[in-house]
Amino acid sequence: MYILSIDQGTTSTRAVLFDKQGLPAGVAQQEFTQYFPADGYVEHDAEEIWATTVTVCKKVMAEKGISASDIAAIGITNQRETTVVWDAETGKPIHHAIVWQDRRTAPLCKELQAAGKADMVSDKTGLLLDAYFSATKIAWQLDNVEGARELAEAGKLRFGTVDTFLLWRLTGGKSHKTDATNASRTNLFNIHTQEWDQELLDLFRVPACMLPQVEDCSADFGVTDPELFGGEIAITGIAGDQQAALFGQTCFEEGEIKSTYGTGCFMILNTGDKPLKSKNKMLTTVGFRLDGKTTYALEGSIFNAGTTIQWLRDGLRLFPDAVVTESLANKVGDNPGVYLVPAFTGLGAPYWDPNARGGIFGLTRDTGIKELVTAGLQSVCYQTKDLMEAMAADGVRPKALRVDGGMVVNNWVCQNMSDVLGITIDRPVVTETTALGVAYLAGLRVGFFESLDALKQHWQSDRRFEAKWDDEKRSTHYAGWLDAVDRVRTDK
Ligand SMILES: Nc1ncnc2c1ncn2[C@@H]1O[C@H](COP(=O)(O)OP(=O)(O)O)[C@@H](O)[C@H]1O
Ligand SMILES: O=P(O)(O)OC[C@H](O)CO
Repeated sequence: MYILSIDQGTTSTRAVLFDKQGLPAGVAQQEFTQYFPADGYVEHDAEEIWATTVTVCKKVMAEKGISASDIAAIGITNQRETTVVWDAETGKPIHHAIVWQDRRTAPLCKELQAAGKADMVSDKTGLLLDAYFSATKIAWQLDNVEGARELAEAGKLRFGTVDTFLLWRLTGGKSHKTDATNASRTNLFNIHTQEWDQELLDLFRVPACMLPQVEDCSADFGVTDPELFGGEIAITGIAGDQQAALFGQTCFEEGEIKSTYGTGCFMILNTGDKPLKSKNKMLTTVGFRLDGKTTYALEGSIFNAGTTIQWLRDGLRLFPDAVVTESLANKVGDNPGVYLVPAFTGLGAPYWDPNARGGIFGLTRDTGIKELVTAGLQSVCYQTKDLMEAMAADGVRPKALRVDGGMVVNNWVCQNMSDVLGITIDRPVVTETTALGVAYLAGLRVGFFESLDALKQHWQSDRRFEAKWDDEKRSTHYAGWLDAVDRVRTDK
C-alpha cells in the first residue's frame, strides 16, 4: 500500500508515491505554462494545472503497476495563495489563476493601507496587507471579469486556492474544502478564531458564499470520482506546500525551523501553540492544525530563488541545465564579487517592496558567465540571511537550519548558505519534503502512519554543511549585499 501525494508547485505538478517508511516509491512530474501578460503579472491556466495533475497521477500509478485499491489515501499540497475562481455549475474557471507572485493588486493594497486598514488586517491574519495574498486577487477577478461580481453574490461562483480547486475536480464537484494552512494565506482568515472573518470579507469585498469550508490538515476531505483512477480513493491530507515541507522535515516542536528552495524560498519556524507577532515583517501563519489544535509558525517569504536560475538559463541562456551551475560556481570559489538582486517581482520579506525590480552590481571587465551564475546562486543565500537577521531581531537565533527543495541538490549553495549564515545546514535524504509532509498528514488520518513520534524516526541526514567563513568575511560580504539591495529599493 502507498500514499499518493499530489504536489502542485509553481512551475510543475508532481505525483509521488510513498511507502510505510516514508520513502518515495515512484514519482512523475510535468511542467506547465507560465503566463506573464504584463509587468508584474503572473498567471496559470487552472485547466492545465488540472490536466497535469491527472496525467502525473495516472503516470506514477501505471509506472508502478498499481491500481486505486493499492493507494491508502491521497494528500494534496500546493503553491499557496494562487487564486482560482470558478463557476459552481460547470466547474470552469472564470479567468486564469492569479499566481502568488503576481503584483497587479499592489495599487489596491496601497489604497487600503492609506485608508488605515493595514493593522487590522495584520492583527487578524498574521499577514501583511500585500498583493501576495489571495484576497485582492479574488477581488480583481470579480471586478474585471464581466458579470463576475453579480454571479458571486448570487452564490454561483466558488473561490479556492489550488488545493481546493483540485479537490473540487477530484471529487467531481462534491467537496468544497480547504485546510487551515491554505486558509491562513488568503488575508480573509482570522488565525486566532480559525474562521473566515466578516470584517475582512467586507474590506476586500468577497462574498462569504464563495469560500470553502476549513478543515484540519489531516481530515476527511472527500473521495475521488471513481471514473478518474478506476476506483474511489480517500483524500485525507491537505496543506500549503511550505507548511507541508515543515511537516515533512518533522519540525513538530517549537523552535524547529526549515527553509525550502523551489521557485521561491520560504523559511518557516515552528512557534508552538501561540502566534508570535514579528516586529520585522515576518509573517505569522498556521504551521499545521491537527485534531483542532493549531500549531503556529513564523515565516519569511522570498519571491525569487529558483526563478533566478531559470532566468539565467532561459532568459539569458547562460547554460543549458541548472545542474551545471554547481561546477560553474566551484570554478569561481566562495565569493563572485558580483551581487545579483533578483527582485523580478518586487522584494518579499523582510522588505515588502512590490515596486522594486532586479539589479546586478559590481560588474568588471572580467565578469563572465560563471561569476553571474555564482552571484545568482549566492543571492539565495543572502536573501536567507536577510530572513535570519529579521528573525534574530525578533529574538530567534537558530543554530541549524534544515533545507529542502529543488535547489538544495546543489552542494555549492548549501555550503555557501552555511558560510553566509554562520550556522549548520542540514540536508535530509528525502528532499521531496513537501510531498512527504502531506503524505504524512494523509497517512496519519487512515492509520498508514502511526504517530508524530514514529514519523520523527524517519528523518535521515544526507549531509551536514558547516560554516568556513570567519565573522569578518561574513559581515564584509553581507554589507555588500545590503548595499546592493538598498539600490533597488523604491520605498526608502
Ligand atoms: N542543481 C541545481 N542548482 C540550482 N538550482 C537548481 C538545481 N536544480 C534545480 N534547480 C532550481 O530549483 C527549482 C525547482 O525546484 P522545485 O522544488 O521543483 O520548485 P517548485 O516546487 O517551486 O516548482 C527550479 O527553479 C530550478 O531552477
Ligand atoms: O511553488 P513553490 O514551491 O515555490 O511554493 C510557492 C509558495 O507556496 C508561495 O507562497
